[in-house]
Amino acid sequence: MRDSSSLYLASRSPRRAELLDQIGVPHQPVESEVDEAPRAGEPPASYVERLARDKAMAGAGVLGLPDGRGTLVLGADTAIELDGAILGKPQDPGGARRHLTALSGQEHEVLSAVAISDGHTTESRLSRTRVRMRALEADEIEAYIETGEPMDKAGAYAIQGRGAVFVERITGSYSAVMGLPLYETDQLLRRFGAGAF
Ligand SMILES: Cc1cn([C@H]2C[C@H](O)[C@@H](COP(=O)(O)OP(=O)(O)OP(=O)(O)O)O2)c(=O)[nH]c1=O
Repeated sequence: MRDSSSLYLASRSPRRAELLDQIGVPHQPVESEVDEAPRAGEPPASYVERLARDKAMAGAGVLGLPDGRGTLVLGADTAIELDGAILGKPQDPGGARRHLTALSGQEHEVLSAVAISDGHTTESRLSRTRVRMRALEADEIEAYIETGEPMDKAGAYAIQGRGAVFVERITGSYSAVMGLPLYETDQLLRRFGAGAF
């Protein structure tokens, strides 16, 4: 990454910080708030990309960008699309049970967007990954909910955690399913002169 630029991560997700660490991109957090309510009739892909952009722009607003020093802010959003509907993070164990029951034995799509803003320009990319989940028994769903892992995860499972045993195959990007599509992230960073290499 270019020495002169600094990257802020507008995210409370520890996974996104870990994924940026994985590609050796230094970053620091910025706190910002966005309204995550979907708009009426908004297609899932548009929703996810809009939220990633809103998170990046909100972070840029908090930092008072552009600052003339090339400071960048990254925002991201991940949701699951099943039969045209969005499955986000479950609100409670009942919501986790509904998500996991719906995903059981089905193929779904993980929509994961990343956006980078310098306070003047905001660029975004969307990654789509197909995930096939094996059929889940009701008692496995209950045991998985007991672990607490589903609660802050889109679709109520974590591919990087114990939920891995439910994932038969993926076609697309593992990092995108985990919360940040790293290929697209680097492509965007490069556009701002701040790629991983
Ligand atoms: C499908 C899946 C999602 N997830 C996570 C990634 C995201 O953190 C979360 C989706 O919620 P998001 O609303 O995208 O992100 P967040 O609320 O965790 O963080 P922030 O808005 O502050 O950036 O689900 C996994 O960790 N593993 C998975 O396999």
